Amino acid sequence: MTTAIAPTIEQLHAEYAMQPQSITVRVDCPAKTNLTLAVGPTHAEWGGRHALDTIYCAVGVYDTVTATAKAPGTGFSLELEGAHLGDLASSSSDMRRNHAVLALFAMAEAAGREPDVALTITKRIPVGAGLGGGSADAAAAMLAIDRLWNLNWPIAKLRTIAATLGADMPFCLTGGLARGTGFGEQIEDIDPTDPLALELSSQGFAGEVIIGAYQSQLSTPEVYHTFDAMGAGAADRNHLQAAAISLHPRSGKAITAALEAGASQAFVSGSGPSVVAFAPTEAAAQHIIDSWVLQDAADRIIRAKAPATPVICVTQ
Ligand SMILES: C[C@@](CO)(OP(=O)(O)O)[C@H](O)COP(=O)(O)OP(=O)(O)OC[C@H]1O[C@@H](n2ccc(N)nc2=O)[C@H](O)[C@@H]1O
Ligand SMILES: Nc1ncnc2c1ncn2[C@@H]1O[C@H](COP(=O)(O)OP(=O)(O)O)[C@@H](O)[C@H]1O
Repeated sequence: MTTAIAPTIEQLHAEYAMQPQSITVRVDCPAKTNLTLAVGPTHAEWGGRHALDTIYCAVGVYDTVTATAKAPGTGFSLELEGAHLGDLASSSSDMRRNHAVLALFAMAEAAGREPDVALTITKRIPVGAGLGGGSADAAAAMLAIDRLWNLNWPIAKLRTIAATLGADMPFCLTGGLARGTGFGEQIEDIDPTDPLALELSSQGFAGEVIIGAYQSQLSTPEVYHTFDAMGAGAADRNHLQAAAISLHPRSGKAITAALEAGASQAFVSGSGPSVVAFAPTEAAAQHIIDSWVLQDAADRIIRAKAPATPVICVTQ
């Protein structure tokens, strides 16, 4: 006969200490824009992608990604929330193709682990907008999983994995201000005291950022194809700007309106259609917003600070 003996409080404490602690890692990852974007020739070894020389700048509109461990063998889950989900809200959107989930799979493969992780994404970055929202979510997922699994991998290793997923993703891991070369994946961080950062600031890439966003999205490959056919505008520091405006003329209208209202710089963000305007003063910011509203030049207006960086927070 066996007699069940209730564990002592010390035994319970010892058992609890042996259990893996269930933590949630939350990462707020900012959007990106390109202060300059020079597009060169395509390269077969990069899957037909173009050579780039760009200055990335992370902009303080944040998506939030959380990661929590699931029971072994149960696989991943993904929950998406937010008022502006774009094509992610469509019933045909496959969550296994979501950039954050692809990042989870890539981390699991590199770590030799199963992807038993519950992910949630709260989207605030407009989707398909040239603001790198999918890349931000992938980068956030990588940073969260690195912490959840106690990997503590160096950023260079995370960047190498991110580069297998997309051109913008290595930058989004760290944000701030950086030069991107190769197909956009080779990152050199730019310190705020670097002469290049000061030069950009003196050229008007300073002050508050006002983003004009749209209900409609642009496809990045389509914008690059249009650029291949028509080239860049003569004075454009974003070589994709003319292509994006040809596909989405309201972006051009928003740039003109912002410059007339006192923006020190206004341009299409990456492949568009969003427009980013730098406002040197509070009065200029208000003029830009009023002008966009009056002229119906944007569907959604967001104010933000730049450069921004990802924020990681761990809770038990
Ligand atoms: C244009 C930029 C500017 O930062 O971003 P968005 O403004 O769209 O966010 C980037 O070059 C996009 O980055 P990302 O969206 O991560 O690109 P990827 O997933 O690697 O590639 C998507 C597609 O864009 C085109 N592409 C991308 C990068 C590159 N250097 N040359 C290209 O031609 C290719 O058609 C490719 O199939
Ligand atoms: N987590 C995600 N957030 C945004 N878009 C995503 C995500 N995962 C996949 N996508 C897809 O990536 C495409 C590009 O979206 P996004 O990264 O926001 O734009 P862009 O490449 O213009 O910066 C969209 O059509 C969207 O369906």
